[in-house]
Amino acid sequence: MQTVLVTGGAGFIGANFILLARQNNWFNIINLDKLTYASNLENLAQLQADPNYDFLQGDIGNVELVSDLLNKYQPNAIINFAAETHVDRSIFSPQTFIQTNVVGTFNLLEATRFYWQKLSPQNQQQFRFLHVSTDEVYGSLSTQDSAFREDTPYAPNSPYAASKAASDHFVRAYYHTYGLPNLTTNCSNNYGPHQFPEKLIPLIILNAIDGKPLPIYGDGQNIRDWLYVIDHCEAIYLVLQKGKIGETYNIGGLNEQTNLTVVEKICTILDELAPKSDLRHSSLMTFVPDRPGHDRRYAIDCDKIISELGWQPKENFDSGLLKTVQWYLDNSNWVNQVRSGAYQNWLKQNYENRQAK
Ligand SMILES: Cc1cn([C@H]2C[C@H](O)[C@@H](COP(=O)(O)OP(=O)(O)O[C@H]3O[C@H](C)C(=O)[C@H](O)[C@H]3O)O2)c(=O)[nH]c1=O
Repeated sequence: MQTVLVTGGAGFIGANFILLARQNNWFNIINLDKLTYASNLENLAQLQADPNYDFLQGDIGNVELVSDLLNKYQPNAIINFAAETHVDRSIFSPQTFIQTNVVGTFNLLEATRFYWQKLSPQNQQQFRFLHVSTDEVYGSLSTQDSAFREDTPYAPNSPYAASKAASDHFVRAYYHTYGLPNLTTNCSNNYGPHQFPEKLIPLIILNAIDGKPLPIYGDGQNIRDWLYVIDHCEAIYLVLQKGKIGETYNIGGLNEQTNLTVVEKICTILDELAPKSDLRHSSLMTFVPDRPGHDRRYAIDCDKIISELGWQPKENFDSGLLKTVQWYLDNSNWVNQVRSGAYQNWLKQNYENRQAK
């Protein structure tokens, strides 16, 4: 079985990918994660006894650490999920985004290049570096514009989007300059279990459960294309297996919704699953000042991945949202841990155990 180094595997998309990969026995996995505020090893607690999974705490920006790890585990592929991802945070504190997304990806590419150049010609040919990126690199659309294609020019608007765009360019340059066998995926907005409650969907679900205001930026008419995280993970697997080296694949949910509609749908689900005697959840909706430079609409043209690789998003938005709301209702321990210092203690105990193993 092949070995894959997954970076950022304790975060939302990375953890869902690792769980799916181990469930299906796709490959052995080494998970390298810095364990920032948004990662959570609890996401992967069920893999603690799995002999084909290992976790290491560390930064993709640490070339020495990554080089040692690559030499030790000799992976056949790397999937780079590690990133700072929250647009609002990037507006207030862009430095971390430059450090992790730009410098971190660059250092990871350097360590990978040194490792790859020493492989046998056959292993060099089979090796893959898959970089997970975002549709935000393409900028913002109006309602009349056609969806982003792989050849849409980059026009990032937020510091987050600019940092991901820079990382995509480095990945591209490493293929063209050194021949490193790279693939890049640009996805739309993900949703599903284990998402850190700073992003729209989990934030709205948890605020609504707690009876807190549901903040809607601006007029609530911004449009996002919502992709169920498991559909995204299946697409990544397919791109890794069958994607053409040096190319980019857009991955979207084919499911455009205004933010207002998303929030209303969550409220309707919660009125059914967790009714409040004194109010309907929609009465908590609160319009707040807009995000600076707020992109109006993202939409993805998925023709390339559909026609070349035969992928399709399977999850219907209403059923995916229902499953997601149910997951947050069923996992109050996870929610409390994420919100409190208890998670930090859990992390310390479990990480010490992992080191001793
Ligand atoms: C947190 C929050 C958000 N919003 C609005 C702002 C956006 O129009 C939409 C979704 O916001 P969110 O921050 O969840 O996601 P985006 O800014 O679209 O970016 C996300 O999708 C791309 C693909 C990534 O690559 C990002 O990593 C990911 O964070 O809801 C609100 O109206 N209220 C809120 O409280």
